[in-house]
Amino acid sequence: MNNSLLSHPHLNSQQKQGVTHIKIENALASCELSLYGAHILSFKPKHDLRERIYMSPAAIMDGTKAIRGGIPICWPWFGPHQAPNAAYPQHGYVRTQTWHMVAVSDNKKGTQISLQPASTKGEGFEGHAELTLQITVGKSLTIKLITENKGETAFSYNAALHSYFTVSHIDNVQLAGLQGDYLDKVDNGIQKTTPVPYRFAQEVDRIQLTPSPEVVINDSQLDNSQQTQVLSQGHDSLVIWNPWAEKSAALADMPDNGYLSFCCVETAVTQGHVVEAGNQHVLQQIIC
Ligand SMILES: O=P(O)(O)OC[C@H]1O[C@@H](O)[C@H](O)[C@@H](O)[C@@H]1O
Repeated sequence: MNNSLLSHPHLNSQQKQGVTHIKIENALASCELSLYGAHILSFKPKHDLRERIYMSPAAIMDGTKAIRGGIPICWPWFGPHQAPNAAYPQHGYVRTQTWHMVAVSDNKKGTQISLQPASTKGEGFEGHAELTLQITVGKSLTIKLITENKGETAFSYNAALHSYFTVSHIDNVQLAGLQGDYLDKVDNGIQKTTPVPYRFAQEVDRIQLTPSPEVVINDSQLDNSQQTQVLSQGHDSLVIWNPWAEKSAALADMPDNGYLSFCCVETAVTQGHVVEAGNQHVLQQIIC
């Protein structure tokens, strides 16, 4: 990495368990990320000082396993790889790579940093791609995952900005903005109608097939003006996930009752997006 980038006045780097963490702090907000996975760990705007992101207190942070909580980057596939019997990792291979910073600058929206993974090549993906994560830390957090086709033939990819949002208690949460049908991953992928109201009372693992541009995580412990908004672009679906009690207890890197404190609203491409040679595709999530 070009170390001079780290001397930017709004950046601070620290080694934690052998992994570089970067803190971005300006007049508008603070944000922390691990270079392992370019994984955002925290985002706190200064206008309300409210943490938006859930991090599992049992997350493994030493770069030996994908981080539990925060914002994992799933690419170039989402969930299990489609190839039968493949030993390819769940959610692709860039969340377990070390990324490096390639640019940092300030603009009127905040501080913008761009990062790239060590490599975009991996077993299970044939494309010749360049991948850039561009994060703008300001009043809101803008995350752009830019997939550029540097090869001579088109490729198809899937991805997700797999954000874990902190909530006061899962019973207090109601999502707004979701509509249409979803594929129920806890019921053999059966297509079902989105419930109204949208609450959590059991394991939820759903691919919402209508790419709503705005989802609000309504938490009854917050005023209307304080609710977390998730704005998405470039997606074909939103994935809603909460493991509930049994799966939470089965996850070694999450406390047994961890599921009470978060829900995932993931801006995703799950149906395959074709990027023609020389073109790029941008998957974007804004957290307000
Ligand atoms: O445990 P992982 O690999 O981080 O995945 C967590 C969850 O991620 C969600 O996006 C998937 O829809 C779930 O099926 C999965 O369990």
